[in-house]
Amino acid sequence: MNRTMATDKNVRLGQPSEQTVLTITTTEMHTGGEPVRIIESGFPKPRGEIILDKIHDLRRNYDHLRKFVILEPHGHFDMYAVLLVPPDNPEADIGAIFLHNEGYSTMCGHACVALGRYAVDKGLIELNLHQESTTEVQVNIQVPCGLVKTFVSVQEDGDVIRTGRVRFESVPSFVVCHDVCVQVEGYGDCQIDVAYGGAFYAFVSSADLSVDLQSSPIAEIAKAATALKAAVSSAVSLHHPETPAFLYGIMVVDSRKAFAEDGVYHHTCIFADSETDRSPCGSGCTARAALMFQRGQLKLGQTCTFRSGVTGSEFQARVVNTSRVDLTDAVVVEVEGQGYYSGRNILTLEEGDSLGKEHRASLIFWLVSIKFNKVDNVLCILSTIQCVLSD
Ligand SMILES: O=C(O)[C@H]1NCC[C@@H]1O
Repeated sequence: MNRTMATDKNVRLGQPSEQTVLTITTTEMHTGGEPVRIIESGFPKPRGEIILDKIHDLRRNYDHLRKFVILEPHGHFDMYAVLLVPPDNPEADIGAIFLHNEGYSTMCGHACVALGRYAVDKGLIELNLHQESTTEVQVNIQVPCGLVKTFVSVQEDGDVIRTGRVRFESVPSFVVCHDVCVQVEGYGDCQIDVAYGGAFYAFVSSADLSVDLQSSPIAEIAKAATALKAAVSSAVSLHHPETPAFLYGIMVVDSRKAFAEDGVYHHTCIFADSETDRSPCGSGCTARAALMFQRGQLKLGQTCTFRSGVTGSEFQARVVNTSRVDLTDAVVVEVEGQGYYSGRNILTLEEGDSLGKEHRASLIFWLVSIKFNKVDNVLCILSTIQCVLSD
């Protein structure tokens, strides 16, 4: 219908917003190439006294909104998002819940790097920049695994405060086990280490999975890591006194650079449901620093660099203190990186758009993936169909 017809018939052109039944606005950032979709409006406030209760409420009542924000057509399989919540820890400035393609994680370093900047830029914390020497602002973020202290570089540029790099001090991290042999279907025996850096990670050499971080297609690395994750999850029992204990990710360590002479260590992180981290993975780096410290490969205060096998982006990490988690020796690790703004979004759902609604898109993903992975995703397909039907 053109403008003349609309005028002649005394009707007006429909506005997209009139058909919209759901609107969620976001600020988009990324750290080392890994997305950080910060939800700003349109999402319900999860109920619960503590952050883990809030996650429980989200999982139970609003999981369709996680899928709406993360998966296609509004997001994609490797999307990552943050929902800010009021903290229940009096030391915290803000609280954050992390959303990914499978659910909710306990820790996310790349998101903390972005969030530190965001909190300062958005005025979410009170700034005390009166002393001329102020070059860093501290933002304490309560996340599901505990309190993460971020330190945001700030610079006065005329009357504007410019934020930049962020370092964060994570919760005490520790080694669960090392040099354990697990049998992985299709890949044979793999030697793994498991460590906690706010979330649990298993470390494996790329050679054990017969992949090359530089040349293997990422789908191949993700497939191998996913097979390993299943094997480790049933072989190694995990425990943490305060946070839910589950194997969150696999860190595939570049076997050609395991003992980096230049202080740069390469790895690729596959986490949640075969999701690929574009960044070096802040919590994975934290766990790896704990492992390296225990092995004597990293000294207290010594800085090393972790490089993502996916994008080449880097985080710096150092062990800044020793600590304990229950009776286990632990370390406090600091990780540093830079997050960037990449846009703003108004995500909408139009009336009658059943595909845009949520995870129907993931059903399509699995139907496509069956083509490549033969039938090993059959269970996932069935569970997705079940989710769709139960809506
Ligand atoms: O940087 C991190 O810690 C995160 N990146 C995606 C997976 C982890 O949560």
